[in-house]
Amino acid sequence: MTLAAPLNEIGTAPSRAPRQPRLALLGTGTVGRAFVARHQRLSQRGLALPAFELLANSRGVFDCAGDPEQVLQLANDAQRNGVAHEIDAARLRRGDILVDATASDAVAARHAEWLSRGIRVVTANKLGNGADLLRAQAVARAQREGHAHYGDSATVGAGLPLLRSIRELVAGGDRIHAVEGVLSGSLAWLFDRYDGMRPFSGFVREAREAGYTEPDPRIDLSGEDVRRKLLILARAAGIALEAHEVQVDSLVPATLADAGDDELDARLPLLDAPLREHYQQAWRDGAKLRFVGRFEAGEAGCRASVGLRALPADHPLCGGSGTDNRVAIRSDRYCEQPLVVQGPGAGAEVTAAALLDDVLRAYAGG
Ligand SMILES: NC(=O)C1=CN([C@@H]2O[C@H](COP(=O)(O)OP(=O)(O)OC[C@H]3O[C@@H](n4cnc5c(N)ncnc54)[C@H](O)[C@@H]3O)[C@@H](O)[C@H]2O)C=CC1
Ligand SMILES: N[C@@H](CC=O)C(=O)O
Repeated sequence: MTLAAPLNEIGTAPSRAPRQPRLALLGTGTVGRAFVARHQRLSQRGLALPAFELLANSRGVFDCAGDPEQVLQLANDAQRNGVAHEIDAARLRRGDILVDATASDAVAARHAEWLSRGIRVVTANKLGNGADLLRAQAVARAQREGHAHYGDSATVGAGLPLLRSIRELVAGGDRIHAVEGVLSGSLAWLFDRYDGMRPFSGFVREAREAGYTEPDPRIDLSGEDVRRKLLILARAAGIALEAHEVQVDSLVPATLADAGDDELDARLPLLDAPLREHYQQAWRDGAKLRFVGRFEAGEAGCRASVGLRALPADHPLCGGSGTDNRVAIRSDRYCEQPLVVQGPGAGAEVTAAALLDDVLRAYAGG
């Protein structure tokens, strides 16, 4: 038996207004700040967007009843108490949208749990789909179980239509044979600028200031960031690639890898001599340096690698400038001529735009 809704005074069932999804933002750094600013700009232009319920960072969790830009300021000015606050799951309900703009493994480890509760997750953090295979599989399962949207377009190419293209090709019955390209915006920028004369470490500092690098630039320089992106792309192509199956050639010498956060800046010049040598060798050979990630899927399994390559100046991967990613996708359909996607692959603005696109998709999903 079903219970009829009580009738109101004019004899019609009272309309129960659907609960509006609310927005929770984790991470108020480079990307989080740009996200709040873009949210405000788009809202002022009349775009329907969910309102902020709370903002959180490693300093705490902040209610957001008023102006989110003021709360953001408050959150970033708050005293550190040494504890990385995680959002209390009870604060969010089914249908809410949680945006992960942190680089935190602990936060990414909770994506599946949130999704399984019907909370929609939008992320710039690559550690959900780009770390352990088991975690990525749990995220996929939780999306189905919780009927919740997982928006990860910011994780590769800062929103370039790369992941989307691969998923659409696969959905159309295509098989992805190989993906190869420049997948790091910061390393693209570094090798576009580096002239073999000024110290490489100075350019690294500039890239960090500009918001192109990860919070710890060694994640970029070691190839780890590209490994994560390659894993996300391969998994989107239906390939169960494990992190340890990607061969990664790091640019970071052991003495820099071992440095504590407080020593990092002082040790960056350890990059200078080896990078100068790479540059000079490439210059003598008439080549250009590009940091390339690739995977190739075949009968015998998938081979994947990440590292610095010296390429002929007219090589297709040498096109592009600034933070441009340039990626070639080969599939059944794009066999002889690859599908090539190129465009800015790092920076707070493009990343925030990709996050907002995913929020709008999740919001439109009801
Ligand atoms: N900068 C870029 O071009 C792009 C960045 N991304 C990703 O965006 C994410 C954020 O990057 P940035 O804004 O540059 O980092 P950031 O270091 O400027 O900000 C990180 C924020 O996360 C907060 N946080 C850390 N642990 C937390 C926790 N447990 N709970 C809540 N908040 C926590 C920090 O307090 C800080 O506010 C990273 O995962 C990065 O890979 C993705 C695409 C492009
Ligand atoms: N640090 C990353 C930012 C985007 O993911 C990069 O350099 O590409």
